[in-house]
Amino acid sequence: MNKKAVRRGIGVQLNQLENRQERERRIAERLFLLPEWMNATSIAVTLSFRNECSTDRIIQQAWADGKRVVIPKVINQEMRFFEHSSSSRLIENSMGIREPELSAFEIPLPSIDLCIVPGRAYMRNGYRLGWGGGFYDRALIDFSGPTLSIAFAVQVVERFEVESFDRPVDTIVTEDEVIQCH
Ligand SMILES: Nc1nc2c(c(=O)[nH]1)N(C=O)[C@@H](CNc1ccc(C(=O)N[C@@H](CCC(=O)O)C(=O)O)cc1)CN2
Ligand SMILES: Nc1ncnc2c1ncn2[C@@H]1O[C@H](COP(=O)(O)OP(=O)(O)OP(=O)(O)O)[C@@H](O)[C@H]1O
Repeated sequence: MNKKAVRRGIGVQLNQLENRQERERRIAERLFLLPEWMNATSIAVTLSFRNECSTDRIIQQAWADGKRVVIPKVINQEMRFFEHSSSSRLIENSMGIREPELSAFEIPLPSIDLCIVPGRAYMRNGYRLGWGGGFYDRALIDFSGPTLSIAFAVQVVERFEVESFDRPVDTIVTEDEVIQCH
């Protein structure tokens, strides 16, 4: 299936999801048991928007555990990461995603212990589809640490086209299972 059709289909399913909060709680609880999470003193994560799986609980737990949290900001078509604390001020960008202020402290992604990668659809081998910006495909080229995605089970699909620049994640955590991709 082509990428656009898969993104559209997943969008419909995410809007119809039942017991969303219960599913998000189960995803977070599975994540917190993983060594990649427990061993990380710093994590990169997005602030969820629209019908994405919420990352709020994950960020709260990271802070409670004393982990450093960094979040992305897209600047001139490039994604850069900035420290995110409970007192950080955020700005909504043109797409409605909350982003750090330019005055926030920048931290290069390669220095972070764990990258939590957003996505719309996944295959069990770790290949993913995002919103189509290619931002994570580019950012992950320089990142050698563990990569992990949180997703609802409906986002794990049988097949979509993979292109040469697509970068798979190592692990996918859903409400039903932890998928080790290779
Ligand atoms: N919460 C969150 N933050 C994130 C990402 C993400 O996937 N989720 N990103 C991950 O890279 C980056 C932002 N990337 C984005 C790229 C495009 C669109 C978007 O809204 N695109 C349009 C058109 C898409 C198309 O037609 O192909 C849309 O969906 O309406 C949103 C985010 C950085 N921050
Ligand atoms: N390493 C790269 N260098 C230059 N352009 C790239 C690279 N990787 C991806 N792109 C560009 O990004 C565009 C979007 O790619 P794709 O549809 O795979 O995005 P996505 O994986 O859905 O988005 P994201 O990674 O932001 O979640 C492609 O048209 C591609 O040309």
